Amino acid sequence: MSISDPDRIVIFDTTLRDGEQSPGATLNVEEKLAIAHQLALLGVDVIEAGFAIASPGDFEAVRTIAKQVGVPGGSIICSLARAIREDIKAAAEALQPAAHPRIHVFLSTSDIHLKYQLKKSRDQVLAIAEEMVAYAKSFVQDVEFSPMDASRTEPEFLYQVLSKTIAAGATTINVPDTVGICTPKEMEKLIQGIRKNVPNIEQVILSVHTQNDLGLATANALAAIENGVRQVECTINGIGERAGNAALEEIVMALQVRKPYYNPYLGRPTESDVPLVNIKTQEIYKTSCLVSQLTGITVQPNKAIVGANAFAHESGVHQDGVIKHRETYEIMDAADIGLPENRIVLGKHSGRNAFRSKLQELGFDLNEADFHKAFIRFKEVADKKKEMSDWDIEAIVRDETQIQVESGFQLEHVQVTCGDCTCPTATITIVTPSGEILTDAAVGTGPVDAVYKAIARMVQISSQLIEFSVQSVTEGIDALGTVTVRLRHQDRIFSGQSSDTDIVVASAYAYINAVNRLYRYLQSARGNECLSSSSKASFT
Ligand SMILES: CC(C)(COP(=O)(O)OP(=O)(O)OC[C@H]1O[C@@H](n2cnc3c(N)ncnc32)[C@H](O)[C@@H]1OP(=O)(O)O)[C@@H](O)C(=O)NCCC(=O)NCCS
Ligand SMILES: CC(C)[C@@](O)(CC(=O)O)C(=O)O
Repeated sequence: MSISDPDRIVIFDTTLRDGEQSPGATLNVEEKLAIAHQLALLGVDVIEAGFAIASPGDFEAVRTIAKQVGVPGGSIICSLARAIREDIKAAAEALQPAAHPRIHVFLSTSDIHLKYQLKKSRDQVLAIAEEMVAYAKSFVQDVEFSPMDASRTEPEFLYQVLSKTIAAGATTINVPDTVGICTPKEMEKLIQGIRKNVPNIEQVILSVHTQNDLGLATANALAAIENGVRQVECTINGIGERAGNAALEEIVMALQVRKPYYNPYLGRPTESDVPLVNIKTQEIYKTSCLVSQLTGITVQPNKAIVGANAFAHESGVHQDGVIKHRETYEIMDAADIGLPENRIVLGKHSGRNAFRSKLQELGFDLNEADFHKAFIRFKEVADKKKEMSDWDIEAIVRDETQIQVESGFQLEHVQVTCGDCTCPTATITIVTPSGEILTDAAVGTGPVDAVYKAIARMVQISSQLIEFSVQSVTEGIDALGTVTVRLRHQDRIFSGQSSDTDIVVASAYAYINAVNRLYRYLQSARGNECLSSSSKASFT
């Protein structure tokens, strides 16, 4: 199916742009590339890779993704741009290696934004929108235009802007509910109004971008689809600015599970089998885990589709029903989103072949080096844990193959003493980026506090711990715990994650991972020279 097919929903993923606008979700180029590769595997039609003018890092990320993921026949790669020549030029340059590039130009159209933010008249905005869409069109064929704050824009002015930008060459018109204020009924009215009053609207793909401030993002996106919209903008796990965006997995699974309901809205017979989207749903769970791990934004257990409890049955009546017939309480099959079954098969006596075939079954395709690391770790954990579930193995592989910050700090040893009659004390050994081995001990209010104090003293980079959370990945007392840590340094937030059967060890590694991201940021922001004078021994 081609993207101009009117009977299919185009999935526009903005995890790497709007998703990255979640506080603390900052991703580096390698991390963005890893997510982009996974999004391509998932089958998203458009990957909004970033906002090229925003920073050299974002420019580099868009360019790298354009080059490595934007292959012929693959996903469209998109960069956001304000309605400013420099932004559009930067987007065009960054997208240059992509086989299918798209420039996404946005400009506010609501009176409140015009008056206070842009300080421009409607006539000025109309002229700029038209001119900048035409300018973007001089670089690429595929131009998307978004009238920011469309849901609070006076309808007649919105129609005018849309018809002019289509005439200027826009190929997709995206209608953002920027502040997440719409109800589904209002969304219906907004879309119907546009379809009725913008004479050339049928020439383009109509899209929506729904924010989740009232928890209505998915409902609004689906209401828009019911009213003729053919592209939806969404993010993995629903991350994004403020309360986030519509979650890709929710929209896609709603369309799949309720296919007979949606078919007629796309002009098909109710029972049609033709897919409504291009998404390979079996990749959803893996994509969700990767995004959660790299952004440090954990998924709430009761999150639809990808939450830890989404397929769990707690109460006896439900368990009884599911055992007798799964569909008594399940509207979808966990396997459809690629969720591993919690079968226990491997243990400490398992060898490489069994481990390799297990990884294949779980959908991991590791290179030899990563396989080796994962196997060694598997043996270590299997020594401590009697039974290894698929969940354990997933956690180990994700932990061992996560993108490590090159030349960061390395944790060598963690030792703690604690209990109700002793002062929690941690002794830590680390290797600094320059290869120096440092050992220090600290006391704290608890073992984790003591570990963090000891590490912080050796690392000597000022930061504030703003979040610390432990999640049990697996079941039982010997479960693997995943620790997520967030550090604030000035106005930026850096996250780190790690899993281990010992949560103090996982805490230490998660902290070091966050410190390394901060370290790398400081390195690129200020340069080595400045760093070494501000952080003495650790950096020399
Ligand atoms: C884009 C960015 C590099 C601009 O930085 P900056 O030049 O220092 O400008 P600020 O962010 O302080 O202010 C935004 C300016 O853009 C203008 N602007 C906002 N949206 C615009 C648009 N769609 N088209 C044209 N101008 C726009 C504002 O009016 C303001 O102009 P002013 O400086 O004349 O008042 C910076 O904001 C950034 O890195 N943003 C990345 C993330 C982001 O903002 N994403 C949101 C997407 S809506
Ligand atoms: C670019 C646009 C669709 C935007 O995402 C911009 C923004 O980040 O506010 C929106 O919600 O209006």
